Amino acid sequence: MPEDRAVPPLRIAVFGAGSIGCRLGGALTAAAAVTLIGRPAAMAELDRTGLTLTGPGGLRTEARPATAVDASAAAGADYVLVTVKSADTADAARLLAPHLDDRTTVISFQNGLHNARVLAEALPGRRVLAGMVPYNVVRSGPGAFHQGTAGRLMLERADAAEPFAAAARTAGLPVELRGDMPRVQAAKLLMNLNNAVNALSGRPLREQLGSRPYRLVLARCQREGLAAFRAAGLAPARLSPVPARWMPAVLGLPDALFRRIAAASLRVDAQARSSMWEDLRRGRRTEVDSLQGEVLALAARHGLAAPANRRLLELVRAAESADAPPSWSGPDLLAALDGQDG
Ligand SMILES: NC(=O)C1=CN([C@@H]2O[C@H](COP(=O)(O)OP(=O)(O)OC[C@H]3O[C@@H](n4cnc5c(N)ncnc54)[C@H](OP(=O)(O)O)[C@@H]3O)[C@@H](O)[C@H]2O)C=CC1
Ligand SMILES: CC(C)(CO)C(=O)C(=O)O
Repeated sequence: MPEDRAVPPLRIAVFGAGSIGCRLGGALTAAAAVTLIGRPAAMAELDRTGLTLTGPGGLRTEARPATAVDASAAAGADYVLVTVKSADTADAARLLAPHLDDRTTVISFQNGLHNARVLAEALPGRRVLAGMVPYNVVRSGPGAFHQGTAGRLMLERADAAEPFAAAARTAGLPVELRGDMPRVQAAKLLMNLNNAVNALSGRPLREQLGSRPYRLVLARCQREGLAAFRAAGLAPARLSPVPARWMPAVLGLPDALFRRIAAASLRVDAQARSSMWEDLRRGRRTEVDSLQGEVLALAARHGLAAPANRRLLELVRAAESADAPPSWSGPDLLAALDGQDG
């Protein structure tokens, strides 16, 4: 009789155990040996409370992944998921570099256009894949993370992606492998232009997107983003029933009509918020440079102006150093785009 040798589970390290890292890493414990690497206080809390994940369809899972506070815990992992904010990506790569060898595939599950490239440049010889998380996750209490919308992870198609995708599916995380990740990231960036609008509004996503003045602000940002992508020859992928190029016009519709046409975008928990709202509320630096700032940079490279994105970037910057979180009304924010804020 051949010896019954069980295949060892995949080893997955998550670098940057915050909302997305805990959601993905916590779920993946069902199919892999997971280590969450995060800040000492956050990891001590998880060791104390364990992880509770809640979400659409009555999702409620408890998990107790291993935790660590040092990048050395990623040594020997089959996969390292990078889930820090964009401004911390270069630092994450620097910290991980001495501990990774060619067994490891690094996956960036971050917003923005360039995180996978930043990782690849700082980790020469290692495989780096771009990923995309479509749903929002917020920390809802000690050790608790809530996913407010449903959706499929997207991941660059490659042989090295297959074992991860299989484990993720087993763990209840649907994954779609894509051959067009730059286009996927462009489409996601257009959606993420709403993060600033949402954060400045101080309101839940459903309420904010349900209100036309806020949508008109987003529409102006998206028009500038679409023009910049067009000039760069990058066609955003279609990630929602409404193609990205029609979105600004749809955003401008009266509320009742918008609710009918964009029902899928509004199918979010009543309390769901953007990750940038959470950053402002916790007094953290936001990712606005990788979102509005990315449109500004791309537009400038092609001789285009992007005044709405510039203005929102300035307002988010101001909010980052303000004493209290912002609560702009829709009409005031719209007026602020034209420099009329008072
Ligand atoms: N939250 C969401 O709904 C969504 C987020 N995304 C994207 O996913 C990425 C992650 O976002 P999110 O999970 O919200 O971010 P979080 O801030 O919740 O999580 C990142 C965590 O990484 C920690 N961290 C940063 N640097 C280090 C380090 N050197 N060592 C250990 N820990 C570190 C941070 O700590 P500290 O804060 O102390 O720096 C933080 O706890 C972003 O690119 C975001 O845009 C995408 C879709 C949805
Ligand atoms: C899921 C979405 C679009 C929610 O706003 C997001 O990516 C974020 O909050 O960063």
